[in-house]
Amino acid sequence: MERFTVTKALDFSYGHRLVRYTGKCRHLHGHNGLLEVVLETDRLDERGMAIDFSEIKDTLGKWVREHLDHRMILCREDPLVPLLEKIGEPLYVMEDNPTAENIAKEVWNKAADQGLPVRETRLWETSTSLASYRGSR
Ligand SMILES: Nc1nc2c(c(=O)[nH]1)N=C([C@H](O)[C@H](O)COP(=O)(O)OP(=O)(O)OP(=O)(O)O)CN2
Ligand SMILES: [Zn+2]
Repeated sequence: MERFTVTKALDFSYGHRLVRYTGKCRHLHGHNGLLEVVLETDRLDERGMAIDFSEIKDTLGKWVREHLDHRMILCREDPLVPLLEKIGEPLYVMEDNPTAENIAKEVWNKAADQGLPVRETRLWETSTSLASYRGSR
């Protein structure tokens, strides 16, 4: 069977800190992250596309802009969550620690929820650190 993939890069800025972690990333800090979203199909549409790059930007990219970009991404167990909520800081609260792996997983699940044929999500947290996730649905 033929397989086609398209990969869309989506960039966003975020702050976070890791709980249950003893390194420097236990403190608040920020990243200019680069997401790579890999979609896979076994056929092209009448335009010769697996999926239009613009469609990915308009669906998943919109979700990333509205929910992750310029937000503090924190784990629900982080004691900062109620404090920052109280002063109205924009947060994205995750059930898991906001590592690059778990953020990649969060985006994969959102892409699948949106009906996109997602194969893999990758998050470059820095220019030297990459985590990826492949789920199954
Ligand atoms: N497997 C993971 N390890 C680490 C994560 C992560 O999400 N998954 N996150 C962090 C920190 O949040 C932060 O991203 C630091 O990453 P690091 O690559 O150590 O950043 P540096 O700028 O110090 O990288 P160098 O290029 O090596 O200077 C930590 N670990
Ligand atoms: Zn970090």
